[in-house]
Amino acid sequence: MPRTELPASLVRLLKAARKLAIDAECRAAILLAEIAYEFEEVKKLLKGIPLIVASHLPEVQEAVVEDGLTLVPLNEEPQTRQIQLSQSLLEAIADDLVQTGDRIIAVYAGFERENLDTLSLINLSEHLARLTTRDLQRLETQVPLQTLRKVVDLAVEVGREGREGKKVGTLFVVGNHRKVLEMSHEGIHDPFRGYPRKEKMITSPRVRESMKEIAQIDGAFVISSDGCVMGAGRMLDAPAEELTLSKGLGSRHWAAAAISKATNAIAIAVSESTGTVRLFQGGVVVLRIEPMLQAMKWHDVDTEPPGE
Ligand SMILES: Nc1ncnc2c1ncn2[C@@H]1O[C@H](COP(=O)(O)OP(=O)(O)OP(=O)(O)O)[C@@H](O)[C@H]1O
Repeated sequence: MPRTELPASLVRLLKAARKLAIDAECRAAILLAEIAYEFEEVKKLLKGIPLIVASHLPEVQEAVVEDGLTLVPLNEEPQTRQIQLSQSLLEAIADDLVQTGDRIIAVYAGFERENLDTLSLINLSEHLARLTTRDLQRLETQVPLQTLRKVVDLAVEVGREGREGKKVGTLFVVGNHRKVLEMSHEGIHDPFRGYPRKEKMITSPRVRESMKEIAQIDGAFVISSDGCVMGAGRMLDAPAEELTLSKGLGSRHWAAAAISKATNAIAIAVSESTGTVRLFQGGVVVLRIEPMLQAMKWHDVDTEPPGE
């Protein structure tokens, strides 16, 4: 496959990137590429710094794989470079290539459309907390953002706080609730059964408090798209076929992956052992949120950097 030689300006930028990465003890470098460069040259220039290349273009993706480098494939052409960078970082986290808490450098075309001219030093813990709203928007689900946000907030709280000093893991399945109920059975007696709809909305602080209490019990919460708790303590029966999950994830996470594959629902699993929250869609992890010491803050981004 034909490659584009690195322009002199990019060689300079990569040399500076390597120095900065060493100085700031970065875990990796992420390159957002829209051109099939001589990636082996890039690797040489960044010697010692693990390199991840992200791209939405098939010919660039092919070149990266051909050169034996780590690829983060992006789904589609993003609206702005900022969103593309956010997506790349979240995908890299979801693929376990980097972790929140890591520092990384990113090289991308910040000023011109294709010229790799910009270098950023990014601290992933801060970044992730700021990214989440946008990342939820990216999921393109039928579940409204407000509902998803409320459930993610609750999941993060359960993962961070546990209950009465004990760690707690749990599972929320949001959207497509009729099908989810069909593909599950009652584990424990459902404490929400019999209550009127308006007393089961997750917008209510009282309901969320009860959910935290019930989260200690086995099984999953089933939540409708508009945020009503349709079931609790449900055991999910979706088949765990043709799924691949990271090693170390147990039955709760398999059940989450399976139900998100069998239905259009988003499954949100809180790990009991680590407090990590994972969002599953279509059978795969689409977002991972590590427990953070400070409360997670939602940032709605009103302003965009200059478009392309
Ligand atoms: N099919 C299922 N439907 C609903 N909940 C399930 C299902 N399978 C397992 N669980 C829940 O997961 C718990 C067991 O979790 P296990 O340790 O096997 O999973 P895990 O993925 O390693 O999660 P963790 O990180 O929380 O330990 C059970 O107690 C139960 O509450």
